[in-house]
Amino acid sequence: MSRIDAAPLTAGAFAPYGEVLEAEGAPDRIINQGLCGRFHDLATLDVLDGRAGISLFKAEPRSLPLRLEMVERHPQGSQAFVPMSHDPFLVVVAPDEGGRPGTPRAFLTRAGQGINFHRGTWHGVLTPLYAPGLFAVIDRIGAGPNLEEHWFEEPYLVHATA
Ligand SMILES: NC(=O)N[C@@H](O)C(=O)O
Ligand code: NI
Repeated sequence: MSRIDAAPLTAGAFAPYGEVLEAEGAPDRIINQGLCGRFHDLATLDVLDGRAGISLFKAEPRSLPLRLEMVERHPQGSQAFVPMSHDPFLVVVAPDEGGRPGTPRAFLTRAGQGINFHRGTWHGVLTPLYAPGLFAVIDRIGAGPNLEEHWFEEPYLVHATA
């Protein structure tokens, strides 16, 4: 099995695949009588033939190293994972190479970070590393297919880091 070492998630490294949601640095706006910092418009919801909706996912925590057997993509909409606990989670993406995923890349989030996959980005499914694995997921609500899966001939093994 080929090895993949997860890297710390950064906006720059993730940019080809999506946006990082984080409250870092100075807020864009101070609101609510000065009691709240707004980190404004961090990601783009991109939905075709439907609407954006908010769902809750309660997923089983996984442990590393993780057998990565498949990635998927949503041609009709972006998809955001927003943890509802202050825990890191694993994010896997892959470049598209002629309609198939290339070599996957893995990232470990810091507690407090979320992500938004661009529409059509190959990604691993929601992968918590800690219980309760509770996430808000903002993605397309609509009719018709919006899921394409790719199962690797040989799984990868995703490690915490080198
Ligand atoms: N299938 C589903 O709703 N979730 C996946 O898209 C996922 O990325 O976890
Ligand atoms: Ni997905």
